[in-house]
Amino acid sequence: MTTNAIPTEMTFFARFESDILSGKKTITIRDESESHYVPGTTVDVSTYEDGRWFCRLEILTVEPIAFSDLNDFHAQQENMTLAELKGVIHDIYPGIEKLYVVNYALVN
Ligand SMILES: CC(=O)Nc1ccn([C@H]2C[C@H](O)[C@@H](CO)O2)c(=O)n1
Repeated sequence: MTTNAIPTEMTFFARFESDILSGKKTITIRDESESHYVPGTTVDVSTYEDGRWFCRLEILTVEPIAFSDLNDFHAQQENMTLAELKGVIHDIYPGIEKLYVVNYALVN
């Protein structure tokens, strides 16, 4: 039997922590396996490397995006250039075209 539990946790690479906490990074782009976040819910956020909790985020929207449709606005919301963003995503999700933009807000 499969379960469809709403995700309550999210991880980020530690190098993105300061941008998230300062509000410079307001989206993350994930593959299908991490696309099941639900708008209106909150998630506990920790570092991918060592599981250290560092904030809570409210999920605002989850929208599909093709890798080839990523643009400068996505990069701006990631606090990167578009070339940097495409490089990061290519490293994390090599060859994956179908992605999801998760827009979030810091919960105080
Ligand atoms: C396990 C895993 O995939 N963790 C991820 C995935 C993505 N990010 C960041 C990197 C970029 O800023 C965006 C776009 O993918 O999200 C991450 O920190 N951790």
